[in-house]
Amino acid sequence: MIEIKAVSQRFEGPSGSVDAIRDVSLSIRKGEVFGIIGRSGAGKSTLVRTLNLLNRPTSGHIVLDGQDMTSLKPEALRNARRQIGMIFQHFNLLSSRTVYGNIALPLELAGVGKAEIDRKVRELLNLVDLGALSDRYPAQISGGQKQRVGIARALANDPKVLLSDEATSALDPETTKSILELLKKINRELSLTIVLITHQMEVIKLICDRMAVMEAGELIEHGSVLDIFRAPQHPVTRAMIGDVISQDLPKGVLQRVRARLAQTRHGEGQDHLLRLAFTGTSVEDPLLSDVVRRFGLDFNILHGQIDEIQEQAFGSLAILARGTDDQIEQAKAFMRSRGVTVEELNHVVTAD
Ligand SMILES: Nc1ncnc2c1ncn2[C@@H]1O[C@H](COP(=O)(O)OP(=O)(O)OP(=O)(O)O)[C@@H](O)[C@H]1O
Repeated sequence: MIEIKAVSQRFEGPSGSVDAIRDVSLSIRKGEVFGIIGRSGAGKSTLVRTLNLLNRPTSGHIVLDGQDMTSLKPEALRNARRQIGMIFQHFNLLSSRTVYGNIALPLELAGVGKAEIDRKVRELLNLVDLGALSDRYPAQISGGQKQRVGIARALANDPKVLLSDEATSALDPETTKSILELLKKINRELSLTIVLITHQMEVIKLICDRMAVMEAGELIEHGSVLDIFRAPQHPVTRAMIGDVISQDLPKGVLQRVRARLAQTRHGEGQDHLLRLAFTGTSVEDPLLSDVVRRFGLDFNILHGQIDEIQEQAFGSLAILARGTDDQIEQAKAFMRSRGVTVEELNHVVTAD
């Protein structure tokens, strides 16, 4: 569907050159929700601008549905870009136009007739559940409603792909959830491919099928969200998933955990922070009581949750386990033999 082929972007500045993205290759499949996550400066914005061809990469190709977008002349490119809808962090609505007028704009620019515009805008208003607000101006609606307008406008030209650039970053958690649910609904009902750029792992977890992680301009890991959550390979990905846990721990608990782990580091304690990830049937096994019985470990459960990722039950548990290095290693090996992914997270939360 979208092939990103060996794309690099170098910027020349007065103080030398910056490789904002380096040799990124990725295949995005038709009908999936694909998330690209990275920390600030990782190269996400540059990649988005390259994907929607606002920026021609220094080298490499973007191929959309078999068409090499990077080789198109400006006129052809303008038409081809209609296949890509885009939503933004700050919505980018025209304040002088109503909700209706904002959604109608891309259709007017494409020269669509008035009656057809009206039919299409009403259909989109229904889809994003904004029928009652069509005459309001952007200043008279909430952030979540503005993003719904943004989504409807992005869909006006029936794009093949919807690109979302930090579209929920300016919204509160509850509104974020409702916007992500709307995106998922659109993905299912219209079989629309969605590429979502974010710095929030929660966003990926909620709606993406597959994901890629960027760091310092490079693609460091990609795969199904479930696989990456179960067994992240790269330290940066591990830290990002660890971050989900540290954010979920109350501050006081986190401080106590840090203090206990520091003692372990200095050879004065036996506490280890473990993250266990279960899927499918292992969620139901009495695993922890088994571990305590077999290996004589002591543990505190710090945080636990069961989520659904790609419609599979996915449980994760953060535990502070106390035992000798041998006991901890044996327990880890045993849990792994029972299909549980075990990671030691000491390094993640010890950093202040
Ligand atoms: N036009 C430009 N000229 C020079 N350097 C640039 C330009 N655009 C981006 N960069 C550099 O490229 C790198 C990647 O930037 P980019 O904005 O793509 O990262 P990002 O992941 O989107 O970060 P953020 O989440 O903070 O927006 C950074 O080091 C940035 O300073």
